Amino acid sequence: MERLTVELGERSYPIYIGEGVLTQAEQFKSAITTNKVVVISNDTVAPLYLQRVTALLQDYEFDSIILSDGEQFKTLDTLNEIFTALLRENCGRDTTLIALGGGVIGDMVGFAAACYQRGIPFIQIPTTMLSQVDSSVGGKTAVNHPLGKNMIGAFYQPNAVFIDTDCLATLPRRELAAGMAEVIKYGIIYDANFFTWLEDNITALMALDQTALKYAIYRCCEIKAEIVAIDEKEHGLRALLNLGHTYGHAIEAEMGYGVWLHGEAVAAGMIMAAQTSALMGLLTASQVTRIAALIKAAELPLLAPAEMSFDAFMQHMKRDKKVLNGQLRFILPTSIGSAEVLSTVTENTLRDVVNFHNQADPSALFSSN
Ligand SMILES: NC(=O)c1ccc[n+]([C@@H]2O[C@H](COP(=O)([O-])OP(=O)(O)OC[C@H]3O[C@@H](n4cnc5c(N)ncnc54)[C@H](O)[C@@H]3O)[C@@H](O)[C@H]2O)c1
Ligand SMILES: O=C(O)C(=O)C[C@@H](O)[C@H](O)[C@H](O)COP(=O)(O)O
Ligand SMILES: [Zn+2]
Repeated sequence: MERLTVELGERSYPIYIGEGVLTQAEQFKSAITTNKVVVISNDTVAPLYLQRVTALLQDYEFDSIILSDGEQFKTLDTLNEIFTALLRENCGRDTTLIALGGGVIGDMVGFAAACYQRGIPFIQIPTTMLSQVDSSVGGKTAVNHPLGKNMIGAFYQPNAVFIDTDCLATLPRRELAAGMAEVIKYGIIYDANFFTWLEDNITALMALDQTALKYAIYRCCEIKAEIVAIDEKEHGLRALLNLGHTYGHAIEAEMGYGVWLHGEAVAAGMIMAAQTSALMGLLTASQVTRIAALIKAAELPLLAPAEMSFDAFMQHMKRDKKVLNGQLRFILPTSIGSAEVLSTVTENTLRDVVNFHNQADPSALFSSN
């Protein structure tokens, strides 16, 4: 088992990564500071893993809350369901919440922990590829609003993150692919060598090769921990983790939450960001092709929904959380391995990018070489 730390002073916390992490009772004991624990999961993950977690928590007063599965339930209504259940069980501040599931559960449980009685401890047990490489680390918690993704939330860090790579064995292939979008993101924004490693190992990753998976998860968590330690609340560097999300969140909200998976929307969004960069002379056509080829190899969409108009994109993107003084800000790759936050994208450039996707022909993405 590997261990990383998110260095945030007195709020620093460990990330444990490996096979069989969910059998390590000692590490759990050191992360739980209360007598009472409440595991919150959903009706897909609980039948698979709740018993395994319950077995670790024999020494605690224990309860569980099982929510409906799906991005469409990442709402204030579901959050209220959590609060009602906690109140019915007379849970006080001496309660630790444990998020058992993917990013939807993790984001909601984190936000519930941030709000309930003004803040109680919580632990992340991410069970999807996406949540193991991204959402369980860094303390962004939120629910969606019909008018925008993750619009109601808080920065609130967990006490610990337990990543058991064994859980990925039961993950549907579409969800594995969705997680790969965020993995590829780290290569594009931060680490050219990791991007090259991904080009060489994407087949092994998609075949659930444990050595490849453990390395990829470790490297992603390491990068995220480094970025979050420098810029916890996204005043600068952390915004790079939003590559592809300005376009991607627009797709998710426009299509209806859950229709496009978050990772799928981010994949198409990263292509759109790379094309935006290329149109502005920041990225070469062959670099766009490399990005598109890796996204394709990860079985992810290359194109945004063809029916999604420029106006539909703009309506959502003008509410993006990175908007500053009314100006849209995009994360734009400037090479493989680096990116910048730029507010200089013109409306014409955005129109050209959306038009490309409206034509539904990805072949031009591969015609540069
Ligand atoms: N907080 C952050 O920094 C951050 C980062 C990235 C994404 N997110 C958020 O995360 C969410 C997406 O997370 P996700 O991709 O994990 O989706 P998800 O939580 O919806 O999980 C995907 C599906 O897999 C199921 N599942 C989970 N673990 C499983 C397992 N081991 N075996 C079988 N099925 C399993 C889930 O029940 C669900 O049906 C989005 O809401 C996104 O906005 C947050
Ligand atoms: O941790 C971050 O910072 C990220 O931006 C990670 C993203 O992958 C994630 O989807 C995040 O929830 C998006 O944040 P938002 O602030 O754009 O809602
Ligand atoms: Zn994301």
